[in-house]
Amino acid sequence: MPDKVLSGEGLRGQSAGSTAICTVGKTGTGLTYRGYDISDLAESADFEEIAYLLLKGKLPTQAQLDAYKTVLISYRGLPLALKLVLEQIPADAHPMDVMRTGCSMLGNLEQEHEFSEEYDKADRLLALFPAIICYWYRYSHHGVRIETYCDQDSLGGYFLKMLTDKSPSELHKRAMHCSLILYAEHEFNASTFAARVCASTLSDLHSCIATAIGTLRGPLHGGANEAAMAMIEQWQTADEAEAGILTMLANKEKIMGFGHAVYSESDPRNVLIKRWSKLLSEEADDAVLYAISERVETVMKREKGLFCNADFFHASAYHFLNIPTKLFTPIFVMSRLTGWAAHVFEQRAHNRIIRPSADYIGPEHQDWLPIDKRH
Ligand SMILES: CC(=O)SCCNC(=O)CCNC(=O)[C@H](O)C(C)(C)COP(=O)(O)OP(=O)(O)OC[C@H]1O[C@@H](n2cnc3c(N)ncnc32)[C@H](O)[C@@H]1OP(=O)(O)O
Ligand SMILES: O=C([O-])CC(=O)C(=O)O
Repeated sequence: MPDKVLSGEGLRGQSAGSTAICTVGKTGTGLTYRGYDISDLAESADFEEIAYLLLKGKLPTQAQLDAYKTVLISYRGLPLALKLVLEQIPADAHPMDVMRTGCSMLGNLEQEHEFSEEYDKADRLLALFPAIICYWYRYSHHGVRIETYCDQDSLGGYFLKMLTDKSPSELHKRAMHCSLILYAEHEFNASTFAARVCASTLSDLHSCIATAIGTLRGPLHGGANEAAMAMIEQWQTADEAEAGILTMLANKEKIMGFGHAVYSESDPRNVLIKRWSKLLSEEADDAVLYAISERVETVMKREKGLFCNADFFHASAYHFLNIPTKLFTPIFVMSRLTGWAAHVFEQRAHNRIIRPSADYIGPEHQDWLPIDKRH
C-alpha cells in the first residue's frame, strides 16, 4: 500500500498533542505501551498488569498486582439502582448503548467530585463493566438475574464466567488476557481523542468515558470486529469467501477488519490475535471459519495491498470462545477503558481546552431576508 496521505480530512498525520502513554507505528513491531513492546506484553502479562501500567504509570510488583486484583474483585457489586436501569433496557438494544447507559448511570450514583478521585473511579468502572454488560445480557436474553460478585481473579475469566455460569479453562482465560491487552490502548485513536476533548473541558470521568464509548461504537472503529464476524459467517468455504470478497471489492464496499488510519504495512496486533484464533479453532475442531478468515486475509493483500487490523481475527477468536457476536465490541470497551482513563488523567495534568480551527467553505456574506421574502 502507498504511504498514507498525511493531511486534509480526518486530521491524518497531524499532531494534536503529546503523550507519554503509547506509540503507534514508530518503534519495534510498531506498538508500545509506556515503552514496552506489545508482543512482549501480550505474550507474558496478565491484563490487570497492563491496566496497572497504563493507569498508574509502571508495571506492578507481585504484591502490588495481588493488591490491585483484590481491589477490583471487591468493586464488583452492581448498585441496585443500576441493576434496575439495566433491567429496563430491551433485549434488542445495541449493547454499546447499554455500556454507555451503564457508565452514565454509575456517574449519577457515584459522582466524581474531585479529580483526586480519578484512579478510584476508573478502577470501579474497570471492575463493573463486565458486570454491566453481562447483567443486562443474561436478564434481557435469558430472564436470569446473575450474581456479579465472583472470585475469578482476572477480568476476562470473570466475564466468561458470568456469561455461561461455568468457570472458564486456563486456555480461554489466557486468550482473554491477550485480547484485552491488545485492545487496551492506541494513542490518539478516535475514541481516545474524543475522551481527551471531553476531559479538556474539565468534565468528570464518567462523561469522558461515555463520550469514548459512543465514539468506539461505529463500524469504522471498534464496531468492526462484529461487522467482520457478520461477514465471515455468511460463507461456508474459503472459495466462497474469496468470490464474496471479490464481489464486495468490485462493488467498492469496505471490508471490515482491514486497513488502518496510521499503520501502512501491518497492524502488529494482528499476528498475535491470529495465533490465538488458530489455536482456539483447533480446540473447537473448526475446519471452516479459520480457513475462511485466512483466505480473506490473502485475497485482501493480493487485491488491495490491505492488511488485517486488530479487529479481523478477533472476530473468529471470540467466536471460538463462544462469545455472542453482539458482545464483541463491549469487550473492547472493558479493555480500552484503561487507555481512555490514562489519557484523561494525562490531559487533566497538562490541560488546555482542545479547540481546533476549521477552514470555512460556506457562502460569503448574504443579506438578511424577512421570512415573507424567502422562497
Ligand atoms: C481497532 C480499530 O479501530 S482498527 C479500524 C477498524 N475499522 C475497520 O476495520 C473498518 C474498515 N477500514 C476502514 O474503513 C479504514 O481502513 C479505516 C477507517 C480503518 C482507516 O481509514 P483511512 O485512514 O481513511 O483509510 P486509507 O486512507 O488508508 O484508505 C486508502 C484507500 O484504501 C481504501 N480502504 C481502506 N480500508 C479499506 C477496507 N477495509 N476495505 C476496502 N477498501 C479500503 C479506502 O477506501 C481508500 O481508497 P480510495 O483512496 O480509493 O478512497
Ligand atoms: O488507532 C486507531 O485509529 C484505531 C485503532 O486501531 C485502535 O483504536 O485500536
